[in-house]
Amino acid sequence: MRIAVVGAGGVGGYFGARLAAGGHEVTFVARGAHLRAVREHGLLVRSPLGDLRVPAASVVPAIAELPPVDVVIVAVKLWDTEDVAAQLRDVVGAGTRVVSLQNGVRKDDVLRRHLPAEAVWGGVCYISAVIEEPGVVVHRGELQKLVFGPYGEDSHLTAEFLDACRSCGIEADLSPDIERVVWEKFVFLVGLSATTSAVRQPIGVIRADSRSRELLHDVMAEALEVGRAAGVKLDPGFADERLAFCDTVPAGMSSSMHHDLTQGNRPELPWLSGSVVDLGRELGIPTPRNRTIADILAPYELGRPEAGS
Ligand SMILES: NC(=O)C1=CN([C@@H]2O[C@H](COP(=O)(O)OP(=O)(O)OC[C@H]3O[C@@H](n4cnc5c(N)ncnc54)[C@H](OP(=O)(O)O)[C@@H]3O)[C@@H](O)[C@H]2O)C=CC1
Ligand SMILES: CC(C)(CO)C(=O)C(=O)O
Repeated sequence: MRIAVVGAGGVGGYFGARLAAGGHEVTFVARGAHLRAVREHGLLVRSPLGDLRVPAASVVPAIAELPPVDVVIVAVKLWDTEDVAAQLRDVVGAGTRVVSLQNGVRKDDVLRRHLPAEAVWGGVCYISAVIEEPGVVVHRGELQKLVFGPYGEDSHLTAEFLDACRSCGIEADLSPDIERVVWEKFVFLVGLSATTSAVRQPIGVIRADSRSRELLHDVMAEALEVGRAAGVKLDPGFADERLAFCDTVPAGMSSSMHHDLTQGNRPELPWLSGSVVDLGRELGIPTPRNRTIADILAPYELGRPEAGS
């Protein structure tokens, strides 16, 4: 298949490199120091499932320079989505499909503001991967799964993309109810990211303490109620189920938002607990736990704050 990856970071770099290693024509869009390093040495992905190398020629500096493709994977941080969506308008042809593997529940609304609704598939991914240095992505652990699906009518491309992913060793699923899948990930991620970021500890510490454990549950329960109020068919017991799931994951598991905070990077807070608060306000659902998390972390919203500024 012909695939474009916009954002060659942890997520885009990993999944794109795996698809390229499987023989697909993958073109990455990158920028800044990462672009310069990839143009010089190619992209290196270090993974416990086998390292991957992408040739320098596979990267372009702008969306406008992409060749015609079947599928575009959007893997930039959430604050860049609007800009990327607007630029994609000239690149997305009649048959092209766009799938965002970003976190959050409002990303596809942003894409649909600029692109035809039928061009946008829903998607989520489960992985821990970061840019370790320009030109180098590190995949931590062996988890590397993606789930995607059309919001409306299906096309032959969904089966082709599923097959492309699976044949490259990516654990992939095609969902007939992608909105629910996106929300289910959101409920879990909001709990994981809010608590690991506020406590600055991985899940093992959070779940072992009765009060931070209750916080984890309540943060997820608020996100769940907001989703249900928005009309998503989420199981009423889903927060309890996810809390039980949290007991089964490795104690050292954390979130990309916790990682970003500890690195002094900008976190996706406004699109995680922040979105729960905003949507809760719109839908009349109280979200005090998420509001407190969003307020506590507010000084970090643009990255590590300067002391005394
Ligand atoms: N990392 C992870 O383990 C996981 C992340 N996610 C989600 O995936 C999404 C992507 O996260 P992640 O991979 O960590 O992000 P990264 O910051 O690692 O990668 C994003 C890359 O995209 C680049 N970029 C942004 N805008 C453009 C543009 N217009 N043109 C070219 N390049 C661009 C960024 O450059 P610059 O640095 O200059 O901004 C950066 O190199 C997020 O929504 C995140 O929540 C989901 C699951 C796990
Ligand atoms: C759920 C998890 C940890 C893994 O994909 C994630 O999406 C994130 O940290 O952003």
